[in-house]
Amino acid sequence: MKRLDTTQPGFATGFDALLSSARDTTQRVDGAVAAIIAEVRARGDAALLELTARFDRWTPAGAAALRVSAEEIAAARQACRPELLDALDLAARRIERFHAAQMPQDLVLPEDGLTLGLRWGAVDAAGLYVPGGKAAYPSSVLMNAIPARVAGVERVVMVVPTPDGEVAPLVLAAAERAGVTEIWRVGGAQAVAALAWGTDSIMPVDKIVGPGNAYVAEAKRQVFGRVGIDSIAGPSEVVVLADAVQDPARVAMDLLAQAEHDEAAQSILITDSAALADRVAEAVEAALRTLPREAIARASWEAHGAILLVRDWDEGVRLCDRLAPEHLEVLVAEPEAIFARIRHAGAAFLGEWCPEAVGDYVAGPNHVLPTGRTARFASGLSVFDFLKRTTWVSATEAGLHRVGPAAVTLAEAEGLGAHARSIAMRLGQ
Ligand SMILES: NC(=O)c1ccc[n+]([C@@H]2O[C@H](COP(=O)([O-])OP(=O)(O)OC[C@H]3O[C@@H](n4cnc5c(N)ncnc54)[C@H](O)[C@@H]3O)[C@@H](O)[C@H]2O)c1
Ligand SMILES: N[C@H](CO)Cc1c[nH]c[nH+]1
Ligand SMILES: [Zn+2]
Repeated sequence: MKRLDTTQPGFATGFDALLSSARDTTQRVDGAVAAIIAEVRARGDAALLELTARFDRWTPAGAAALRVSAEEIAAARQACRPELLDALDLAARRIERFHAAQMPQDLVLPEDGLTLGLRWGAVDAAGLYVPGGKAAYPSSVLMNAIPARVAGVERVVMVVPTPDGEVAPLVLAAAERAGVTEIWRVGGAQAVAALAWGTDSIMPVDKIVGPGNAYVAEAKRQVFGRVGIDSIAGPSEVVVLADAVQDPARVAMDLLAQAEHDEAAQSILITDSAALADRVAEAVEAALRTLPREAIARASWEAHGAILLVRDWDEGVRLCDRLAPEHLEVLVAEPEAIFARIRHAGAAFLGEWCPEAVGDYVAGPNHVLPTGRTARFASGLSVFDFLKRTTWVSATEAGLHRVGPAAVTLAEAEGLGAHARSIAMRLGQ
């Protein structure tokens, strides 16, 4: 963990190092990913079977075995404890409500004898990547699939790797609850390639969304253009802004809740209290020893964690905006006032009663969020990722007479005769 103090001379260099720390490993796997995509394009299902055997230690009995059947989904649901299904349902209902409230209105604007419109429509087919290499994420199934269904996507195709052939029952139950229409037991770059290019078994989709490891992220980057993608999600991050009165043990656990995701995750505390900085550092050490994922969380905290001591919240807000974190917790008196001054964060959690993990599961907003400082220009997954706009125009004869001559003038200036005449001949010229 790095400890930096804005009053000390080395601060600027230390902070720049933090901003540019190489946590994203996608560049290093681009060659391997290109080779996998080429294999899937050339050999389709046969390549999927071989790559699944190689990377997920499982040899499916033919391509049909890659698809999860309706019977398997029903059996998975049966295998889940009722309290798990209840928790899933509570989360799903809250996520549905929040995403339904995002649905935009079409636009119709009459103007000068023309009518201008904008119509929203869903993509036909969406591919959802649900990570499954190191851990199973039923919550990510809900977060990917619900916005797609709420947006009106008809074909919602989920791909999930199944190390040793096993898919967690709760992942399948979540897919059923969220309205996923197809589930394929395939992961990594090969799954992304199959969704983009199709194979004999898997029909291609129009857009691929969802987080994954470096191979998945790089594969999404490489198939972009053939299909749409959401953002490229890298390792998780949190910035916690905390003042002197916060409980160090709670702050420490909030930092470790991101660190335990990945050795490359990054957790940063910004505080105006040297005493809190000391106590949180100690509390992280103590808490680490109690965590089931201690090794991952410790690696993340030691390599990428940081505590930044600031003079005041003006400085704290400026540093936070430069970090543009995926998650932001604001644990200060009047958190809304500080949050109003922050411009760049994927998702914010305000006040001591709202730890980020609430947002991972049950709050309602999406947990698939921009990482790696991309919150400067990108947003979390939403219904908008599954929608596109078509604009339309209709005109009366009088309307064309009003605006047409200017269009003829501009078309002639561009030397585009057919453009000019297509309008002029309607104007009787
Ligand atoms: N942003 C979010 O909302 C969110 C949610 C959940 C998980 N995550 C992140 O997603 C990531 C999940 O990673 P994961 O590894 O557990 O699962 P994953 O499903 O992303 O990756 C597993 C797949 O990676 C491929 N792979 C592994 N080693 C390979 C190699 N040497 N060559 C080629 N392919 C290889 C295999 O095909 C395997 O099936 C983590 O970084 C986690 O933090 C993010
Ligand atoms: N915090 C992760 C990235 O937003 C999402 C997640 C899933 N399960 C638990 N957490
Ligand atoms: Zn999380």
